[in-house]
Amino acid sequence: MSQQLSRLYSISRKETRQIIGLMSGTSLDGLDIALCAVSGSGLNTSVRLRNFATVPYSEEVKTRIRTVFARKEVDFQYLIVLNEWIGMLHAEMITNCLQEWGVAAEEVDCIASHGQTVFHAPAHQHGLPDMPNATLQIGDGDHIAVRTGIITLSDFRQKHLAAGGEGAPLAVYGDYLLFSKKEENRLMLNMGGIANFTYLPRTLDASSVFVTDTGPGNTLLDAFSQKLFGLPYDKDAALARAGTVHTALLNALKNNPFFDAPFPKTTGPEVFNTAYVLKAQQETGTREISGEDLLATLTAFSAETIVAAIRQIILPGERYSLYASGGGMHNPLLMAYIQQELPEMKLAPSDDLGISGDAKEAVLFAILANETLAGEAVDYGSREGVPSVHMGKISLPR
Ligand SMILES: Nc1ncnc2c1ncn2[C@@H]1O[C@H](COP(=O)(O)OP(=O)(O)OP(=O)(O)O)[C@@H](O)[C@H]1O
Ligand SMILES: CC(=O)N[C@H]1[C@@H]2OC[C@@H](O2)[C@@H](O)[C@@H]1O[C@H](C)C(=O)O
Repeated sequence: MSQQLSRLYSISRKETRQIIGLMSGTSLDGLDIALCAVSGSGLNTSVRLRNFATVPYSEEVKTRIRTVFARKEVDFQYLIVLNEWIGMLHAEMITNCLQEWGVAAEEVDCIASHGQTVFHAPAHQHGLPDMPNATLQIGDGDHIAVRTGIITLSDFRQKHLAAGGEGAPLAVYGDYLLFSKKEENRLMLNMGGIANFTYLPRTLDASSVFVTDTGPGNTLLDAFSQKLFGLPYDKDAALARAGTVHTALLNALKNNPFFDAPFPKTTGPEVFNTAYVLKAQQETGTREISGEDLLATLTAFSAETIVAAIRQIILPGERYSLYASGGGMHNPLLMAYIQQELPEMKLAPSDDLGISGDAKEAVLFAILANETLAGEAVDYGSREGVPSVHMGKISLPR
């Protein structure tokens, strides 16, 4: 057996694996790096978050990514070059973090790299007849493996697509393994650029777990904070709090077939972007409203569509706990809105379950890699959007 394969084999047999989970989402705020000690697999998985950092993207990095991000037409050569460059950039960010944390690369068993989503195109969104669901994450895994010297698993979403899914959300797999609790129905709500939630039944029945996107989380708030106020985001909802919700505009924003489509479903800034909002403003004669009013309305838009999606799946007579993660959990107005509209369940941060809401998505990719390396296949039954597959392509350092 080659040395590298034998290393992979021995990693898969370890009791505890040291795995770096990476996530860089649609907010383009930076790269989340979570060094996790993962023990066991399947429902016996336990994880200890050893170190976590969000390495911010510089304005230059953001500008480069925005050149291709969620755009139907791009400079193809630039996209190809970015694929390599982001792999190199992420490798450098990991190496710097390890140095800062005093952790040697040899201590780390593998990296689980999500990559940078540049375009998400489920069939319901691209509308091309007889063409499959598609999504593209860039930042090549071989570059990360070679530059860090650490085995890297990457490009997790393609297997999900190959098995009939939309390539997202993948959170369900880690949520189920880490956060399921007997006799407690749990809803794990993540509010990143786009919001999604996982349903974890109190029966622990894998074939009943469920996940879906709900629509925008922070993506529109960030876009208009930037456009109107030159700010990366509406910190602590200071701007939205100073505004008033415009009901006609809110209703126009909610008037999109995505919200009527059955679960599970996914979306992205390819649909929910500034042009989408400007069109709704045009239709409702609200082009002249203040920036604060617009942000108040967009906050209500995110909150109401999240609540409406959750309301669709809850059953009368059942009790649910709701746990929040992602940057949106730091938005007090968004959180208060959701809690107010769902008074029957307590909204708490996922931190209460032992994993920081900021680190959760990166940790979940570490869990996906752990399952690929060591997991007995969990049978998720035939639930749409949750195929029973192991994900990630393996890049060896040499
Ligand atoms: N104090 C705060 N007040 C308001 N919003 C905040 C605050 N802190 C973070 N956010 C929001 O969280 C965003 C970052 O969220 P997060 O890191 O979860 O996004 P992401 O990982 O890119 O998302 P995705 O889940 O779509 O991949 C910021 O852009 C901002 O909108
Ligand atoms: C294509 C893509 O990158 N989708 C992200 C995005 O950010 C939130 C939401 O939209 C979710 O569907 C997904 O990420 C999380 C990590 C997921 O797959 O669960």
